[in-house]
Amino acid sequence: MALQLHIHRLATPRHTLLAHIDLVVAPGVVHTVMGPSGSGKSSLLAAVCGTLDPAVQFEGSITLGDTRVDTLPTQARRIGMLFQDDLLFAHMTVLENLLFALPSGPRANRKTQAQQALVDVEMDAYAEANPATLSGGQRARVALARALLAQPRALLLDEPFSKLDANLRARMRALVFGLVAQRQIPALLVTHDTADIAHLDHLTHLTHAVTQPV
Ligand SMILES: Nc1ncnc2c1ncn2[C@@H]1O[C@H](COP(=O)(O)OP(=O)(O)OP(=O)(O)O)[C@@H](O)[C@H]1O
Repeated sequence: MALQLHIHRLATPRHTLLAHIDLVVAPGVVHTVMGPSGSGKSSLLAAVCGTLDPAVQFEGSITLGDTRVDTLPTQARRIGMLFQDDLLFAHMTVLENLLFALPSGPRANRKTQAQQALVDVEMDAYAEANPATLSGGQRARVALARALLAQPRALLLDEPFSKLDANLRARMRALVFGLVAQRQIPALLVTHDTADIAHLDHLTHLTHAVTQPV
């Protein structure tokens, strides 16, 4: 299903952070969002996943397929997120980190799903490893597996590969683009890396200085 954003305005009582964003991300497409620091990239993702500061007023609509999601609480939107900081728990194994993202259902089923998710990112050999012993690229793959595990209806990525070297970044990019296409979910990717742009028609550049007084 497609992700549709119609954002008339995102504003604090004093400033407009973003205005006039209209975009449709088709299933299987990674849409890239670029722009200078402070142009509103993270605020845009927060509006989509429902984690905006309560002081920020949202005017517009966000829909996934036929479902309007901007009126739903974060957990009901079923949107996967992957950030620069992978937030893996150090006191749990890789597999336990994934099981934690799947709280309901019989343990045997959850374990099978988690193991399959690790196969998808070629990390099944590390199921019992402690995340602290993994490389940055391996951790990024585990975080990706965890984000996809709950079968999200869309995926949001905020500079998730920026700490990796160029080689690993290219591998992660290929993995993410491949999985997004395979699962036919829409994805929004915030990045500073022009190599992340797959197609120019899938690019939004936030240029305007957003902290205009209201
Ligand atoms: N809750 C808030 N209250 C007031 N101003 C805010 C709030 N949230 C964000 N802003 C301001 O809105 C602007 C956009 O912030 P945002 O973090 O979305 O930008 P960004 O493009 O992601 O920047 P960066 O690339 O530096 O992460 C910034 O000027 C920020 O200070």
